[in-house]
Amino acid sequence: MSIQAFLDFGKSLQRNGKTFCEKASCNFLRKELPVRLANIIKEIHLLPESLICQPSTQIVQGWYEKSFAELITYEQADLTNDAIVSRFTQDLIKIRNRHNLVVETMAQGVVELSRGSEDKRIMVDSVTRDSIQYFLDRFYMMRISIRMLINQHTILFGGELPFSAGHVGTIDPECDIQLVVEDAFASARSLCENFYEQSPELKMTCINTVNREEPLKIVYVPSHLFHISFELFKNAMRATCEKGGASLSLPPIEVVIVKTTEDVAIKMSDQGGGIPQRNMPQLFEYMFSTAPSPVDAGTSVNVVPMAGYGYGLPLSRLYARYFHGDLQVYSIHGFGTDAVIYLKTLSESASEFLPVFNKSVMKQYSSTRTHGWSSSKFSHLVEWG
Ligand SMILES: N#Cc1c[nH]c2ncccc12
Repeated sequence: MSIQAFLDFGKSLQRNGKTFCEKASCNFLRKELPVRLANIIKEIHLLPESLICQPSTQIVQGWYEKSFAELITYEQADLTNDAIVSRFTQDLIKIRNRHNLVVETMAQGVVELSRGSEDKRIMVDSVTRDSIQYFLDRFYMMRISIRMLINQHTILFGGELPFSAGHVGTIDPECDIQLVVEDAFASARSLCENFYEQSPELKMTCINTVNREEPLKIVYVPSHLFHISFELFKNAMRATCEKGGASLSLPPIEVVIVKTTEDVAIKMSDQGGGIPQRNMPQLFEYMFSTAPSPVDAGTSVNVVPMAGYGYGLPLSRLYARYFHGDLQVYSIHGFGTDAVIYLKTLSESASEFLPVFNKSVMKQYSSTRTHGWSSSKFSHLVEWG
């Protein structure tokens, strides 16, 4: 699906009526969702045994198998029966809620796997680490897509409130990029003030090369952009405050937003001291992100505001990539870091970027790790839709 397709379907309610559209949506989802769940379940079976056998991984696997079993009961259901269609919508809400803690629970599975060694990167061999990185990127991207499909249906037909008036499900046809980014900054700043008792200012520049006087708006999911921006601002503020110490004046976080006919780019620049180049690959590594500190040993995955990078960056990159955007982080050690969010300007170009499940995926779970620019590092890119 593209964002435009989601939008067109939502807008067709006025033309075709809610009942007709709910049945059409139900008919699509009762086929599409089991396919996406089945692909995830089959890929979980390809995981290293050392991760599959972990108690938390078993819990997640059980949630997916139960949800799949529930959805396929609708495969031949009579959708002319309003009660069945209504029950389907309620079951979707139940399934979505069942999966609310998948990220934390899967992260706990990774912690259970790597628990006990001082340096997580030694105890878990490189092939296992690569397999887990490859799997989790695909697994969480599919989860984002499944929740998007469910949310669109339950907001349009399940009586759940849209985020705001004028929205079509979770989509804002006129998403004001500047406002969402400013909102995320304010939320991160509040967290920063509570933690560091100080916070950097925001210096924002907006350039609309398409319509110079117009606000920078695109068709997008505001909650996705907020999630990404909030995470990046937290990291930038943490670096700025920790470098600045108790100094009275912190350097501002500078944001430049540019909209062209092709892309929207949102660059966030801080003077937080930057990241050594040797550490850059770890920014997006799930294994490194969940390397438990001593205080975490034996406990659940700690999510401490402003601490570590956690899963925030890898997940934020998936949200950006979900509608064919991206997230890149560039850093100059000793000075600061630029994080750039790229989004598609045209909703027709913003189609779901989903993992493809085929035989060559198997290779990724058994390929040996090569050093340097291994082809396998990018082979998964050919395994995405
Ligand atoms: N994302 C992000 C970051 C933005 N600034 C940073 N400084 C140190 C480490 C990570 C970051």
